[in-house]
Amino acid sequence: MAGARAIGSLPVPNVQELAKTCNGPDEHIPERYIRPEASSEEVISNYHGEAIPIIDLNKLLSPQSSEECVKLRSACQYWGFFQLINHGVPDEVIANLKRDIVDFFSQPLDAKKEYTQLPNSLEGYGQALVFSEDQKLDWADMLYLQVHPSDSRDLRFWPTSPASFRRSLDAYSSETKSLALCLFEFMAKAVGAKPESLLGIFEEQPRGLRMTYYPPCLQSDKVMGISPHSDVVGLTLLLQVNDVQGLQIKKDGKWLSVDAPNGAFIVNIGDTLEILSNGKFRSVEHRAVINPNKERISASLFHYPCENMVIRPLTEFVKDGKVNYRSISYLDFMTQFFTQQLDGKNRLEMLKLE
Ligand SMILES: O=C(O)CCC(=O)C(=O)O
Ligand SMILES: [Fe+2]
Repeated sequence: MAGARAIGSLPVPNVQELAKTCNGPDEHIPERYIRPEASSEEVISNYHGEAIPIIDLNKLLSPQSSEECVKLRSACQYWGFFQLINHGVPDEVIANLKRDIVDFFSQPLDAKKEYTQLPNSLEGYGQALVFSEDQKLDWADMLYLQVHPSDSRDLRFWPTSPASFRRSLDAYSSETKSLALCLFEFMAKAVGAKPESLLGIFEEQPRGLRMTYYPPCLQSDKVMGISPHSDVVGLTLLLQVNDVQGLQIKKDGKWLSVDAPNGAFIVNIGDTLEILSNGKFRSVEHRAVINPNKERISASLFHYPCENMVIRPLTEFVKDGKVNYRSISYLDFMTQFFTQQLDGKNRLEMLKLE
């Protein structure tokens, strides 16, 4: 993870294996995985009749794009999340990646263990964000890889089985390369800033792919797939790898379930982009819940800013002269994220100016 390479996670049990041993309705689940908040907070399936906005990239690219631009502005300002359709990434590239991710996680533990994270590194097979022995744990395993730039790839963690996995990862990385930059242009334009405002910052495009495996749990209301957090990065493109839903976003204090249909990306704004845009774009808290009967797999492609930058509101987004966030070096910001518990909103709140 750019800037966070020296930060690892404490080793914890493999959840896919653990789930096999406690798959009955009354089976004992280890205390560290029990999350009372999983069932105590209200979950809604729509927000005043609405789901997250659907943005059509073809429409944005067409000469009559103004209506879609208005939708994009509202998506960035009020939702922090949207579904992206007609995104131009070939179906075959996505299908190949999905197939190989599924095949990777379905192998026996020994085959996956070859790619286990090393101390002080987040890359590889294991967990993220485990800092203490008393911390509550998520009901998930992950494989995290830095995919771009290509010279940042650490091939020790790139599985050779399934045999086509490396090729699929490479194709996915190159086919998604220009997508975020294109979105950055439309997003800036949608709020009245120069379209190129964000391009310099993301031009090197450090990107990491987090593939997350959520085993089923018959007592799914007791465990949490991924704890509530906001993404620290600029932008995330989320792909639901199999057909099982589980993503929820915070909306007015309630958890709204988000569907990620086949063929669409779920795009979400991260903390870095909220600050750069002086709060015009929102980074929204989200979590993933567990299905009682079916495994779930997702793949989050994180877009990081350039490594040596200071994150601060860009003048293009501070038209009225009021700067809403303190500056912070990108490395400090990442270190805060990777060394604290998932308290995303507080981290951002701390930088807010009155
Ligand atoms: O699996 C999901 O739906 C969410 C994953 C996520 O939030 C993340 O990888 O940051
Ligand atoms: Fe996330």
